Amino acid sequence: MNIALIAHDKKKDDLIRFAEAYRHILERHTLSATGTTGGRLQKEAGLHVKQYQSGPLGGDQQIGAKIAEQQVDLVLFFRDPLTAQPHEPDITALMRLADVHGVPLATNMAAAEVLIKGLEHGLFAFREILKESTDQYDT
Ligand SMILES: O=C(CO)COP(=O)(O)O
Repeated sequence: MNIALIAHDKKKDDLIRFAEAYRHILERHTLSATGTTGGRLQKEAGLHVKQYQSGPLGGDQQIGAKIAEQQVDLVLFFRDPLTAQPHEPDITALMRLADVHGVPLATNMAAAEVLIKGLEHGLFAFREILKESTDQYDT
């Protein structure tokens, strides 16, 4: 599965701890992340991660585009609900595209735990079916 990982600044430590705890699951998948988050995941959690631009510079939009192409199966987005983000429209757009394309998206660690355990237990087969059903519309 293709997993996108994103964390706002005040949630980055939490995401690193989460990634260390679930490294045994995450390392079996293809990982991508916004710039700063991805850099920390590689350096501190030892995971191989494709890095997009930093969020405020377009990283959320880049991941949103991958969602629209059905190239993301799960988004773990540790959001900071108490700090205004300059790129809030990009964040909203990413979450909207996850809804449009049936991509599970966790916005906090509690939800991320449930989804990663679901992934471990093979509950993501529906993503393959969804992708196959949308493939027929591809040109
Ligand atoms: O701002 C972000 C998501 O909206 C995260 O971006 P960085 O990982 O580059 O800090």
